[in-house]
Amino acid sequence: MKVIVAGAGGRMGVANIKAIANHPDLLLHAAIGRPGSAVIGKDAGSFVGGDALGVAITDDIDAVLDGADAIIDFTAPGASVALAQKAAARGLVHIIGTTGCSEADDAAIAAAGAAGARIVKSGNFSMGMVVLANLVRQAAAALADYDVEIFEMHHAKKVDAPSGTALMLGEAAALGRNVSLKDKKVSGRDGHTGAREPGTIGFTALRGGTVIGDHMVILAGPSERIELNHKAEDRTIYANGAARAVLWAYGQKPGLYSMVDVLGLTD
Ligand SMILES: NC(=O)C1=CN([C@@H]2O[C@H](COP(=O)(O)OP(=O)(O)OC[C@H]3O[C@@H](n4cnc5c(N)ncnc54)[C@H](OP(=O)(O)O)[C@@H]3O)[C@@H](O)[C@H]2O)C=CC1
Ligand SMILES: O=C(O)C1=N[C@H](C(=O)O)C[C@H](O)C1
Repeated sequence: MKVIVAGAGGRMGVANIKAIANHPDLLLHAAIGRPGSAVIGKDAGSFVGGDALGVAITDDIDAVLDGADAIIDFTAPGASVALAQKAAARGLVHIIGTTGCSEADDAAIAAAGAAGARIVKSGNFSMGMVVLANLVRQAAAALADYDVEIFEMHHAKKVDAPSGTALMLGEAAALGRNVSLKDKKVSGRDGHTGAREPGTIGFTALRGGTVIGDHMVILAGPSERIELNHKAEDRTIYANGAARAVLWAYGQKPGLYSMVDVLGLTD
């Protein structure tokens, strides 16, 4: 399958180019950078420190869509919405790792799925995190009166908070309790907050250094607490998950899917 990597100059763009270059069933069809970026014109393989791939990074997505099967996109919300619309027009697979999307962005992405794109979107593409989210759902359901708090820490360059993963874990806890995260979310406590309101789901975000991604879900009850932890050690876990999602989505009908669908997790 022929894959376009968007955001080629970014941290995840580099990881995605490497993952495709090393994948037996995927071929790098094109790599896209932002107009004006210093990466435009460089060979994608050499840029990520490997062998030359004969694919020059371009800023012209429309010029490389012919012949492509899929787009892997870890960029920014506006770029992901625009790419979803292009994927819909051509029935392409579109893997979206971008976080920080607004409700309107998510609605536009869902509309692109309904209009012909085969989209897999996830706040986290690592296998371990998808399994952890499943465990959080089960724990939140079983310990229905325990306080759920979600902690995350990321590198100093991250621009959105709470992280997409933290929100995904919050959604899993909310699903386990049959409530809406929107109604229960409490983020960034400061000052005289009053006592914790039972049933809420709390979020704390830390930023600093080069941390790739630490997440912890705490279920705190009377005289005990459970801590469910995940620590990312390398961005290849996300890139490998995205590659796996490409291969899975190719065989699906148009629509919007998650990594739970890709892994076939039902419980
Ligand atoms: N779901 C998952 O598993 C994971 C998701 N992420 C998410 O992926 C996204 C990217 O993360 P990361 O690689 O660390 O970030 P970077 O800032 O390193 O990379 C983002 C890339 O996207 C490009 N870009 C940004 N805005 C636009 C735009 N409007 N049009 C075209 N290109 C654009 C940037 O270009 P330029 O450099 O020129 O600005 C850059 O190359 C984030 O939302 C992050 O949270 C990250 C890791 C895992
Ligand atoms: O920006 C990042 O780096 C990451 N973003 C994703 C998120 O927002 O959860 C996934 C991972 O935690 C790294």
